[in-house]
Amino acid sequence: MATRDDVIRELAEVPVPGGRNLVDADLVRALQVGGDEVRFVIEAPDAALARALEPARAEAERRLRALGFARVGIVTTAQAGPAPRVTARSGEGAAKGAGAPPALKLGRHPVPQAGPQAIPGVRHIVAIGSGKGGVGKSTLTTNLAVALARAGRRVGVLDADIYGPSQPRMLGATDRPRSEGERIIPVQAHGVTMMSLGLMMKEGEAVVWRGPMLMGALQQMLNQVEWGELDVLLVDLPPGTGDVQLSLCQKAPVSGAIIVSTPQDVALIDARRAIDMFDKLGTPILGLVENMSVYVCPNCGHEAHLFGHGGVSAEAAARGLPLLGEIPLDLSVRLGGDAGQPVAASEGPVADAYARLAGRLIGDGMA
Ligand SMILES: Nc1ncnc2c1ncn2[C@@H]1O[C@H](COP(=O)(O)OP(=O)(O)OP(=O)(O)O)[C@@H](O)[C@H]1O
Repeated sequence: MATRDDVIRELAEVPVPGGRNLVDADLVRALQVGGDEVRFVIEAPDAALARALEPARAEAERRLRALGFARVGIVTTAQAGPAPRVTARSGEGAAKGAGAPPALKLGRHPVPQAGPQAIPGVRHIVAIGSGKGGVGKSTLTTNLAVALARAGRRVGVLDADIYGPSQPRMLGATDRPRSEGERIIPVQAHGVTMMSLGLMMKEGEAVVWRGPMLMGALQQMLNQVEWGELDVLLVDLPPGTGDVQLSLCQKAPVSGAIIVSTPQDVALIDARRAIDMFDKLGTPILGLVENMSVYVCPNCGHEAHLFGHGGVSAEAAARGLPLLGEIPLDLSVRLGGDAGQPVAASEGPVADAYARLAGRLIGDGMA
């Protein structure tokens, strides 16, 4: 069976625009070779180059199959826009009694590891993804976690949304994580164990994330945090199909992914991309959730579908995937998120919708 070196030699034969090859141009990331399977990421600096690299991706796939690999997974990613700057925001992690945050060595390259590494004590890892930003993925993660905790499950949230870590605010977590030697002790809020990259940065510190740094930081969040015994760890992913998604699925045994979308066509187009990415990475899709599904006027009870209706359930049906839940558009969701009092911790129809979703996951044996 071909080795990692054989793969690299083969990829060095694949030309890319500009006259170099995939290896010399340093476009190959997260290469994994095992048995009859090879996977890696072609990381393009922007979307235009990502498109221009399609012939190279196809050629690489052809060559690797010819080498004898039955399963070849190659995903091309592009940084969306300029390299994102991540700045710890005031209020998040700038909390009471805050000392220096535990030393997360940002920029540290990932420690090579053979493949997905289980987190001791964590039964399931469920990724919460979306194609498009702003569809309510973080809000869903928070409220689902709280609903699961209310149902008696031991639940953790890993906020890996590096472009806008919002779990500390949404969960109203004001404590900072502590460090004990090499271990990082996460924070607790509403019965949920939570750790966020946002909590690891000093206030005002600007960090330009690059692919290998991200992978290193994520690996530390997964393996260095004292998660304890958890039925499920929900991972709040950044929007899109980038490095974090890929790293997570390659570094951790992800049980499955939940895709959040609004019924709007434009959100659905991006949701399809997210579904395709998880498919390519071999991560099972547990199902879709329609967020901002229906707006019920609090005065007259009239139901309005501001973002359309039924789009997500139609998409789920077309893909043969379950529709796991529908969460209404409700002011209480936003107010609860802004105040750090998740609506799922209260009573009412919206909390019931999150509870149903939690029940569904528990019923499916995922939490
Ligand atoms: N069901 C809902 N009803 C009302 N407001 C909602 C609902 N879901 C989310 N929101 C609000 O929409 C905004 C975006 O939500 P959120 O930050 O969770 O999205 P996101 O997909 O995680 O965004 P990003 O990917 O950019 O971080 C927030 O202000 C949130 O309070």
